[in-house]
Parts: sequence; structure tokens; C-alpha cells
Amino acid sequence: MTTEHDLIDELHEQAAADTDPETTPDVGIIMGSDSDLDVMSGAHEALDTLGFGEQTDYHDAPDERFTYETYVVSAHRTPDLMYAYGETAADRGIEVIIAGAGGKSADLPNMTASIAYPLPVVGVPVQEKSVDSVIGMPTGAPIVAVDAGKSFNAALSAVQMLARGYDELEDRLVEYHEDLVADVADTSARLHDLGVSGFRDSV
Ligand SMILES: Nc1c(C(=O)O)ncn1[C@@H]1O[C@H](COP(=O)(O)O)[C@@H](O)[C@H]1O
Repeated sequence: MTTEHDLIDELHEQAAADTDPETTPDVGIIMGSDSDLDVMSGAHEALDTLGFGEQTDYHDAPDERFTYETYVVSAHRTPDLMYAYGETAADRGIEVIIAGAGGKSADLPNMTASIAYPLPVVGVPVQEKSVDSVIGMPTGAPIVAVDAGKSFNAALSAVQMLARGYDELEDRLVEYHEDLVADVADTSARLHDLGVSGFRDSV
């Protein structure tokens, strides 16, 4: 069984390995519990849509140029792991972190933002009651956050940040947006042309 200390050691070893950044995960997704996975999977869906690959082995990157990794990390249950993740993220090649947590005391995103600073962290309150604890940071301690459950948008925001350095990602974001616009326009025309009953029958 893997222990917290095994994971911490791995993170530090990876940070020290000086790996080619093209082969390291670009986006790190962390969440307070695996019970957050359903909500957080919107981030995976968005990244998959934008052509990212999932990296499950730090030393064996998938074919995709841009990748993400996922871990469960908790400020409350595994503070040492949270510290190690935030502290090593930049050296491990992570360029932006998406951090989700639920409950009334959702501290993982904001704590990670402070530890990983100046690496940007996009916080996802997993539930409505988590919003205040995710976004409530003092002046000088920034976090970017989305509304409760909006992990899909968190990933889009993360890619927007990455896209400032990679034209290819900017193109993918533009293409995604054009598809979105086309879908809405097509739905609008079908609703109009088929009428409400016909439209309902068609979906
Ligand atoms: N908010 C946090 C933190 C943290 O912020 O460090 N760690 C776990 N949790 C949250 O506790 C909830 C219940 O977790 P369990 O289902 O594991 O009991 C989850 O939504 C998780 O994000």
C-alpha cells in the first residue's frame, strides 16, 4: 500500500529530476476526496475536449503534447502531502493547478494557492456551502475560483492561462468556442423551425 510519505518522496524526487517540461503534466488536478470525483470530472471532460491527455506515470508521458494529472490531497487529512504538492508543483513542470474541495471548510484550494504561489490555482468549491471558504482570501493572497461545481469552467480558465504561452492552445480554445457558438445557433434555429412540440420530440 502506498503511504503519504511514499507520495511525498515521489513528488520531491520528480521535482529534482529536471525532466523535459514537454513530458511533464501541464495541469495538476487535486481534490479533497475521491468523493469529489463526480463534480471534478467536469475538469477532466473539458481538458479531454481540448485534446489533453491524462498522465498517470510521471516518467512515461502519453502521446499528447499537453497533459494533466490527478491526485487526492487534503489540507485537513494530509497537510504534509498538500504542502509537498504545492511546493513541488512548479519544479515538476505543472503550470496551473485546479483544486477542488467540498464541505463548509474547503481549505485545500486556498491553502494550495498560498503554498504554490506564484503558480496560479483555480479553485472549485465542490458544493454551494464551500464557496465562501474557497474564495475568501486576504489581500495579497490570490486565488482564482469558479462557482460551485463548475469544474468544466475551471479547466477552461486553466487552459486560458496556459494559452498565453502556447499558441496551439489558443487555437484550440478558439475552435472550442466556435463549436459552442455553432451548437447554440443550430439549437436556436431548430427550436424556431420545428416549434416547441416538434423540438421536444426531436431531442
Ligand atoms: N474540504 C476538504 C478538504 C480540505 O479542504 O482539505 N479535505 C477534504 N475535504 C472535503 O470533505 C468532503 C467529504 O470527504 P469524504 O467524502 O472523503 O468524507 C469532500 O467534499 C472533500 O473535498
